[in-house]
Amino acid sequence: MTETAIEAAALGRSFGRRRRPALDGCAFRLPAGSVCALVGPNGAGKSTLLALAAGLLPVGEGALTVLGGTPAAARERVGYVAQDKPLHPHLTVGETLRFGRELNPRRWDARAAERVVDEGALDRGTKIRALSGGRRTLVALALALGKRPELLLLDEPMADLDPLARHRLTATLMADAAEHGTTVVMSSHVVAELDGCCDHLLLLGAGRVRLAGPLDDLLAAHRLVTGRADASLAPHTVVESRTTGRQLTALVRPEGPLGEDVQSAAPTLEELVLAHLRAPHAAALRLGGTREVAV
Ligand SMILES: Nc1ncnc2c1ncn2[C@@H]1O[C@H](COP(=O)(O)OP(=O)(O)OP(=O)(O)O)[C@@H](O)[C@H]1O
Repeated sequence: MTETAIEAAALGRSFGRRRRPALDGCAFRLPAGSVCALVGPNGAGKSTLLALAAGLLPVGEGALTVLGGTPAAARERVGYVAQDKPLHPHLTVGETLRFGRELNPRRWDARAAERVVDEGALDRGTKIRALSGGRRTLVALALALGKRPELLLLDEPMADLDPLARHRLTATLMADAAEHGTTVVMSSHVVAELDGCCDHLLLLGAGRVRLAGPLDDLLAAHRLVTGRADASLAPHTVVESRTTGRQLTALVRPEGPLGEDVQSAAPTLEELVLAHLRAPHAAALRLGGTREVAV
């Protein structure tokens, strides 16, 4: 196993010359064994990045290394669940699992696949086309986990699951990843759900990396500040600030001790992400890579 699961350098990908690139100059490093939340607004480039890492789209510019080689070379060791979960509609759940085993004869982990199917109480005789969207997601995840991947790429896996199923599936995924040291990259718009299960964060905006690095380090680099509306935030980097009446609330990257005229607290993951989403032009921050960069 390599120490780095995914490394991107000046990574770019466009779909047509006239359109803004889906990914542009992206650089980050994700250590093997980490569980990474991939977040960003609609159209930020999350699905494109996952499809590139899965080896399903050719890289446009720059370099993308997956499990120490090219994405295409790593495909056998990568599990990928796309947003549209392509499955054969005419097969039953049981036939789909058998199909997964036949496609991955050397790696197939029947126990992991069966566990996801059993937890969702899926009948193995039901045809895929007769399943609800959420249940299809479970089958797609069972296939991905059964492949016993070293890297699991999940594109909004929880989007069509009910809250209980989300909770159960998150626990299963995390237990499985911890047991096998699997690297997981999971995109989601429900940031609160990622809290507590991810140790890395990659925030994309308009195809660029806005935040990347170990979650604890990124959180520690920011403070949520409150004070009077006229409080000075200099010389700190202000990601986002809002005033409501006489009250100032801001997310800052302190450049030293904060002034005595403000109170501060550690932000939650959701506060960190929301502030960056509300301030799409705030300076980017990348931590824990080959070098630390604030751009
Ligand atoms: N196959 C494609 N053909 C043309 N444009 C594409 C294609 N795939 C993605 N794009 C464009 O690339 C940009 C990034 O899209 P992408 O789906 O990667 O974003 P996303 O962050 O996953 O968005 P969402 O949160 O809405 O799923 C968008 O402008 C999108 O229109």
